[in-house]
Amino acid sequence: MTWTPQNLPADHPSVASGKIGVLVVNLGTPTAPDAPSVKRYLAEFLSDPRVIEIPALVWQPILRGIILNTRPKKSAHAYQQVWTDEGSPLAAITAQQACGLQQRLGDGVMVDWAMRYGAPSIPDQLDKLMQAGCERILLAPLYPQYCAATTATVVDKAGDWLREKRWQPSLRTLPPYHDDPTYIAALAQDLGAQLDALAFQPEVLLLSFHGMPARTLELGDPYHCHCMKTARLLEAALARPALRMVTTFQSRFGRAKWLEPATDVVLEAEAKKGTRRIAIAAPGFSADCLETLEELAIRGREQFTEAGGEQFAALSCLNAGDAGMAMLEALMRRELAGWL
Ligand SMILES: C=CC1=C(C)c2cc3[nH]c(cc4nc(cc5[nH]c(cc1n2)c(C)c5CCC(=O)O)C(CCC(=O)O)=C4C)c(C)c3C=C
Ligand SMILES: [Fe+2]
Ligand SMILES: [Fe+2]
Repeated sequence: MTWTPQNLPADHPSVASGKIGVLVVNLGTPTAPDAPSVKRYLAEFLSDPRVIEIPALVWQPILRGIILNTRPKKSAHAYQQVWTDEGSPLAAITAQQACGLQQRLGDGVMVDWAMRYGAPSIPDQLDKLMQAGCERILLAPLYPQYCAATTATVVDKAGDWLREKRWQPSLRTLPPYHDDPTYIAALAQDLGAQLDALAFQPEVLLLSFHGMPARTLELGDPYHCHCMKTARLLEAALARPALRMVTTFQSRFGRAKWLEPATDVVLEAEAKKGTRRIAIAAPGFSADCLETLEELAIRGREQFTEAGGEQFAALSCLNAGDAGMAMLEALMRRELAGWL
């Protein structure tokens, strides 16, 4: 006798289909470049205890009383300068990366994308994959360097979703790939080509990573070490002895001490000590976003030239280009091995 499930919701995955899903995840971004949208996004992002490690009783009054009343207007202005017809660059590029991976991995795998804060959310996208029959899902935070404020919070969010499920899919996570030879080679190939295409020869290449409170290093977060290792391996792979490389940390937030040296401080100091031609790359960002397109490419240029620098180039992230996509495909295939 065949057993037939009774009274089940229409979307109940009663028949196992054994499909494989991949969910690529990046940080999150507002839905529009205006102050109310930025406020909603920042409220969610900056209320994450993985991001702001201050007790909520102390932090929430500061966030609600000061930051969310001042920062959204300023940040919305910054977003307006980089917004595209496809929306926020971070969301648009992450969607392109998911689409490229879908083509590369083929029909045996369903690829989708999510934002840790804002939309499309991780729970909604995991539900979508599960309803499409995915019983095994690779969760892929696109952060090469592990950080509790980025990688761990993506896994936390997926964990919260799993906790609600009676029938859980099997979940794997993409490990950090800061020292993976495939990642380093992709960066060296892509940045090397961009450097060769410049109309000038930079004296210095800044490798700018997103900053973190310095305290997180003392607390055991491997982020700083991962960034330094990426920078060391990338310098060796680029093999340009005439190009001086300097590692810096950008996007300082709040009053606490952050990882140093700070990108803006170094840009100004380099110009003041006589560097006239500089290029800047952001190897820790898998997609161009506010922090690379506005903070580095627009404000960084101003900081350098106002201090006496003459030629400035902000290099693109790997985005959905061939070198980056081939690297992501290789990383995903490695994690999917045994499932495919
Ligand atoms: C790549 C890794 C990132 C780390 C590590 C990180 C830590 C971190 N960030 C903030 C505060 C802000 N970050 C903001 C934007 C932003 N941050 C990352 C990545 C990392 N952040 C990205 C990719 C982006 C761009 C988002 C986009 O929409 O393009 C912002 C918002 C913009 C602004 O108002 O300046 C804030 C705020 C903290 C506090 C932190 C670690 C504790
Ligand atoms: Fe950030
Ligand atoms: Fe910033």
